[in-house]
Amino acid sequence: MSVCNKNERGCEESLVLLRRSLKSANMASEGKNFEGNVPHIFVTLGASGDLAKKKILPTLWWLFRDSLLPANTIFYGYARSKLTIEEVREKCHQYMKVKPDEEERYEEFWAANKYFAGSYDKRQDFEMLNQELCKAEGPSKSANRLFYLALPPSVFEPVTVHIRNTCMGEKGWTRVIIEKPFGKDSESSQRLSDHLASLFKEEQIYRIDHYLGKEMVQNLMSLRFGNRIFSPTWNRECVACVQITFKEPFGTQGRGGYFDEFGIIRDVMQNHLLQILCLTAMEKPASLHPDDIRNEKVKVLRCIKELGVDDVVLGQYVANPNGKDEDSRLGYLDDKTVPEGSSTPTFALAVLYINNERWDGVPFILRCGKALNERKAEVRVQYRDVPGDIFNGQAKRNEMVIRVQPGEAVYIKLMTKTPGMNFEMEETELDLSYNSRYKSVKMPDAYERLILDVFCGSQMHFVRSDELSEAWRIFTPLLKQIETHNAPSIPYMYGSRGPKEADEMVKRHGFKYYGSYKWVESQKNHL
Ligand SMILES: NC(=O)C1=CN([C@@H]2O[C@H](COP(=O)(O)OP(=O)(O)OC[C@H]3O[C@@H](n4cnc5c(N)ncnc54)[C@H](OP(=O)(O)O)[C@@H]3O)[C@@H](O)[C@H]2O)C=CC1
Ligand SMILES: O=C1O[C@H](COP(=O)(O)O)[C@@H](O)[C@H](O)[C@H]1O
Repeated sequence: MSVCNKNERGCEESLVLLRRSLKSANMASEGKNFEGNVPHIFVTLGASGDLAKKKILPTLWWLFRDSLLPANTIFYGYARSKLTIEEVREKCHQYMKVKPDEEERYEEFWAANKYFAGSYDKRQDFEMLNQELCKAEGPSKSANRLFYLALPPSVFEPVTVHIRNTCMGEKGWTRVIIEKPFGKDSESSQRLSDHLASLFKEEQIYRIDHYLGKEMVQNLMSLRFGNRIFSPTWNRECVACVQITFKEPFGTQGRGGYFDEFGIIRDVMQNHLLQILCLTAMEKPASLHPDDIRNEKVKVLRCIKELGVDDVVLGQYVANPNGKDEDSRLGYLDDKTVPEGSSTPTFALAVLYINNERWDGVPFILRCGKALNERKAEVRVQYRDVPGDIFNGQAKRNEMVIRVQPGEAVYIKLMTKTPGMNFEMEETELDLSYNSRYKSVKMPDAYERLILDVFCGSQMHFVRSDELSEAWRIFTPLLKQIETHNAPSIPYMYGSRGPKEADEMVKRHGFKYYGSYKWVESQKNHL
């Protein structure tokens, strides 16, 4: 995110543009009004927890600071711990990124915050919360209510029942935001979906996949459907393979207990990477209406067969004895919160095929891992070899890379004549790097966009229940095989690119890596 000094004119302008575009995008897509003058109450359930302090409260502050929320919004925190609002403030302060000239606004934000302690399983506590909310909204009873479940899945069920029975807005609407994990497999996910469907309408449920709030993930539709040049080649005739990658350069960092229950497939692949696959592969929707988009995503998923162990390479990181820091000198199994001898994968590569007219035979390779050599998330579309070669095999394949992070960029790797007197060829790129092209634009965080979308009533970037059920259909048999047979994970060194078997698998499925492409050093300085 670019640093924004509010006194800089360029930055102020970009904020105004951001405000306008976020609001108009939401209005245009569903024809709903941004209800700027209606009172809103945002309740964070689990306000004492990690997600709330690191993500949700900071996001609410940034939206409030930038005047992106309805003017009359009140924030409630709810959790079991008996805290004062000052204590909540203290806990999250280090994540709020308050600049010196924002102090006054920051005080206004906290003046609009309240905290209420209560259990997750007692109706009576929610009734008392409701009394508080009613008091805050006054006699008009017209406030819209948003409930964010920043909670462990074990309490989703009682909490949603109590919200439904005691805390629904009287005249205004009520929306519920939930975070993954949305179950652990088809069965548990279906149970949760049925439970939620028995309480709320689908348009009241906002399932967050924060990757759908990232700039370049949202850009996939604009790039594909707002340009003439890509669509004629976006198919099996021209594309050799598509790789969607997520890499993190750190391990579980003491979160191993949580991670071990899920593993990298549930943590990243079944949700973030599969959502990106859908946006990369889907047909053009009839309109920008969220249901038209989600209908197309579901169609893609329905064309993908269930995965089995032969379609994947699994890995688990081990200590790097020469690692620079303490974290890298610890393997996954050295994390004290990880059960002894666990074979849970921290790296996975899966090859999926979409059995439809556009993509038949084209491998979609999903790769994700922790404790790898770099932080990176990208979509890499590799084109086929040029037919009828007249350059004696010099031409390397084109690639279109949509880099989600770090440093948003779209670049196309292509061949050009080496400038000068000779007639050689070389690899180069057409490069749209955001940090040089859009210098003064303030890029909102994924959560900022998504939470604002909930205020606006736009479900375009949220996961619908049928998408979720298709996603679990694809991965559940694989997860069951891994768990029943305790499928081994190949050890890979902390800080490496993952197991070499993954590269071999990618090669077998037709991806060509040349190792000859050079990114010009001076351009790197823009990163
Ligand atoms: N606008 C910008 O900022 C631009 C930046 N660049 C930078 O230039 C650098 C090189 O570009 P890039 O597109 O990665 O091109 P490369 O040709 O270097 O890499 C292409 C792909 O091959 C993978 N790869 C690397 N080593 C191997 C291997 N031994 N076997 C199989 N696959 C391998 C890479 O990453 P992986 O390790 O994930 O498998 C990547 O998926 C990158 O750092 C990129 O960010 C380039 C163009 C524009
Ligand atoms: O959902 C998750 O995502 C994060 C990575 O998110 P990013 O926005 O920082 O790329 C990952 O670390 C975490 O394990 C996973 O649960």
